[in-house]
Amino acid sequence: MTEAVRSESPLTGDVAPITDKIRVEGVSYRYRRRRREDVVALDDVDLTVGRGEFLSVVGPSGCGKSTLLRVLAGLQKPTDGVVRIHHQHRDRPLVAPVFQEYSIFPWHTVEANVRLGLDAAGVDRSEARRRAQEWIERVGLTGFEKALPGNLSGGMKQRVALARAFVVEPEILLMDEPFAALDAQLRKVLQEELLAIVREHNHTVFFVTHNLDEAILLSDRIALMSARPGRIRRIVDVPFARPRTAELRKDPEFSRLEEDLWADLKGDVEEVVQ
Ligand SMILES: Nc1ncnc2c1ncn2[C@@H]1O[C@H](COP(=O)(O)OP(=O)(O)OP(=O)(O)O)[C@@H](O)[C@H]1O
Repeated sequence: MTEAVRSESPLTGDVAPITDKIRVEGVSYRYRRRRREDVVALDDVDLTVGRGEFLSVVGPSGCGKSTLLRVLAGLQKPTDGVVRIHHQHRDRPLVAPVFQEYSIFPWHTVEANVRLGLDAAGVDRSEARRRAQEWIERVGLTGFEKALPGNLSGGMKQRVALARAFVVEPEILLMDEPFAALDAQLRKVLQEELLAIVREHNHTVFFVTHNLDEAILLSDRIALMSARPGRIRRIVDVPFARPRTAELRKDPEFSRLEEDLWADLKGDVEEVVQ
């Protein structure tokens, strides 16, 4: 077994069991600021994500959800602790992030944006085109291959960002509120599409959201974070079988779980608002 260790912290020596895809051990993150107090965004976070698991993280604004995602993406190094990620297929990228604000290049066409990761990996040009086209179709952007992002709606831009992540066939999708900027209807369409794609490709997903309904529909487990400094205060199993569709929302157990999660989060959210 191989491990990608996303930290320079010393290893504790034990090895993640094969079923754990991601292991976050005692991770803290402190933003250092000149002449102002440091911000402790994460405090001693422990968390595991199983192989092929869909784990969502919810918590009040500013509790460190995005920081944790960026640490997992290797974009920020934890101040303390260690992240172990089991990299199984060396020919595939370990992670692909998708952010709320699309993060696609405005000067590239839709096709070039989707192909970006494949080009960077040196995939043969015609093969890259073929794979990009496949995903452009899959996310409903056929006919827009040569369009520039400036001519696309927000929903279409986010589809480009999703296709760009899916096309490289990452082992882990790191998604930071990918549907937050979309209208409610489009959000529902893309949630269902994501459910289908993740099922087909057996991705491991780390998903940040503010939306409890979205977390319940999509996830195997939900991690609730406390207000800053962010800690994991509770992990909840989502008991619904897969495949799931939006119909699941009509299940009384769905509403009960949503109420239960909200009862738990409410105090922290109100504190942040005040
Ligand atoms: N570059 C930075 N410098 C200083 N503080 C920062 C920086 N980036 C984030 N923070 C602070 O760290 C804390 C955690 O931020 P983070 O964005 O991870 O939270 P979040 O839970 O994702 O928030 P939201 O739900 O509002 O997106 C917040 O208090 C934020 O203000």
